[in-house]
Amino acid sequence: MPQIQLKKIHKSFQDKRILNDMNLSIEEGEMISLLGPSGCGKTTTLKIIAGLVEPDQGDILINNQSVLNIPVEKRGAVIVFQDYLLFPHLTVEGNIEFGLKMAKVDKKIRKEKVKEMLSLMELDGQQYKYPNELSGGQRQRVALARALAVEPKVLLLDEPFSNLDLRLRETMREFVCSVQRKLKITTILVTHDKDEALMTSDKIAIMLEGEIKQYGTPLELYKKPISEEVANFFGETNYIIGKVEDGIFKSPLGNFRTTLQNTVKLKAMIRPEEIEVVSVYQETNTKGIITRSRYAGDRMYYMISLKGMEIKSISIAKEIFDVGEEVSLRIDSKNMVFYEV
Ligand SMILES: Nc1ncnc2c1ncn2[C@@H]1O[C@H](COP(=O)(O)OP(=O)(O)OP(=O)(O)O)[C@@H](O)[C@H]1O
Repeated sequence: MPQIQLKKIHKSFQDKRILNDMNLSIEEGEMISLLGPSGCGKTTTLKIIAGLVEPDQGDILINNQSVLNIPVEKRGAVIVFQDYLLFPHLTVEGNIEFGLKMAKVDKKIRKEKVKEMLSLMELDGQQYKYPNELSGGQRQRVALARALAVEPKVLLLDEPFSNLDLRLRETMREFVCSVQRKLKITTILVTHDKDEALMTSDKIAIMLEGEIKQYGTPLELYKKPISEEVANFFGETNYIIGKVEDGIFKSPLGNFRTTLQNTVKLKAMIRPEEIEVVSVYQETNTKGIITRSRYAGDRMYYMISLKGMEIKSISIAKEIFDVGEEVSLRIDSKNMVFYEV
């Protein structure tokens, strides 16, 4: 039984539909990402789970019980916002124990919890500082400590790394993942960064225009996107039109064995990194001419012209080919995803 279930959630603001029949199930202890472009309704979804926004229709179940009528402080879901919203006039300790004080938790237990959180978040010795005396990463860890101090069932993270510089973002991402695994707390991370979603999550829900278009493991979403819009959101693509005849996909890229039924027209999607550029002397069933070549240290970015098409490839920079050179392309049809035209 999933720990969190969103069932047929609808939400509009001033007649503008933000969430449209949204369904989502999250298992206990999972870390999932809600991934989508700005404005697609990710934050609204978190707020609905936390109880800060009411849906127009639909239900939210936590541990199989509807929480629609349960107030924010009793739902067991806390949000950590992008800008952390720490109380500037309270010390680190004051911030961390805030929720416990509101819940009238005994002082001795509060102090113990603060100590535990300071240690978990590697903030030992920082308890008497004020937020403006902390670094960005420390502020974020205080915000997390404050959220986790009340022992929520669900942790909701709204773009938690977007205010941090690139290096700190990576460190904090690892840190949050390790805390999540240690506590095994069900976590929903909102992000518009596909790499972040791929690297941190057990599952990713891709949200476009207020709907979840696909929900699955990072590997499923990247390798087997169910539609072109999901494929495009997830990275670079090549599309090739062809047809299937007697178990062969016939296309300008060559003929590839497939288990698909005969079709007059079919579109294959293949990621640039699944197209390997090799020497023209190597036998493959596709050849082309390099029209652009970019060196990126460990990788090469190529554009290859063949039969009036431009194909993108990202290859390991073992052998480097120049513009104008004829090359062979090595493609495995296992890595093609087919869509109806
Ligand atoms: N209280 C509100 N009143 C009116 N419109 C709102 C309200 N909250 C959100 N919206 C609108 O709903 C849409 C979705 O907002 P939301 O914050 O959920 O998107 P998001 O996917 O989290 O985007 P971002 O990544 O930019 O935060 C936006 O167009 C936003 O302007």
